Amino acid sequence: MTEPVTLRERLRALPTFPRPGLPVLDPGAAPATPHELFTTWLDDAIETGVLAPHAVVLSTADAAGNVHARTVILKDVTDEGWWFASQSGGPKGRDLEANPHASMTFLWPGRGRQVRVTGTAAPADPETSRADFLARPDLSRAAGLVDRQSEPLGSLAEYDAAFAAALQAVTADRGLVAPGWTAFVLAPTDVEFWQASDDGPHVRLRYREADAGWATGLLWP
Ligand SMILES: Cc1cc2nc3c(=O)[nH]c(=O)nc-3n(C[C@H](O)[C@H](O)[C@H](O)COP(=O)(O)O)c2cc1C
Repeated sequence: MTEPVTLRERLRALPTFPRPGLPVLDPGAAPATPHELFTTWLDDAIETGVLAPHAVVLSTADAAGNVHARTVILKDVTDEGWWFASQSGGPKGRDLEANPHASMTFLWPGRGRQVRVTGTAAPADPETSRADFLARPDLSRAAGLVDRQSEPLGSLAEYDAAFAAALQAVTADRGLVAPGWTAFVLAPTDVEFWQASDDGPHVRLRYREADAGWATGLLWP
């Protein structure tokens, strides 16, 4: 057999999911809320060793409609929504201030699964943000205190100096909180669960916010 040579051929030859052995999404057995199904899938991803199952692509858009996406860490899922934390003064914070519409995309390829959470994101109250910051390890608190995220950086040495000063500050004062550190919660209006199958079509189940709870429906794959 000839080896694929062009990039196009190599990409075409790559597997996407570990088939067979994928789990099955049974729409008839779906729980009443997307929160419950998400938690079940997240637990499954953790238990089956998916790397960084809590890493999620967060998409935002500015007031002009320019879209920006980046990975963040999922901090929690509660009745209020899906939580993450960041500097509020950086690009994503500015986007959300101008336009709260946002979306999270989880990909757990080892399980053939994608989840899309769409809604509006809002900053939590200052006490929640403060608690999130203080729960971070020293190095993460120092990185948070440096701030200036996504601004142009002159040299690595410049960052090293700022980080060293921040580390000294957070270890000297264990109650010190970075002023811009913010916990955000994405309150969903729409959550879609996508499950690849071993041999049939992909199954897509959408939850939409309804007057009383959540309405579910299938989507064409
Ligand atoms: C696996 C992973 C996890 C990350 N987690 C966070 C996070 O929880 N919060 C955060 O602000 N940035 C996180 N980042 C960095 C962001 O992807 C991004 O570079 C940074 O937040 C600046 O984004 P912005 O310029 O769009 O505001 C993470 C990056 C990776 C690769």
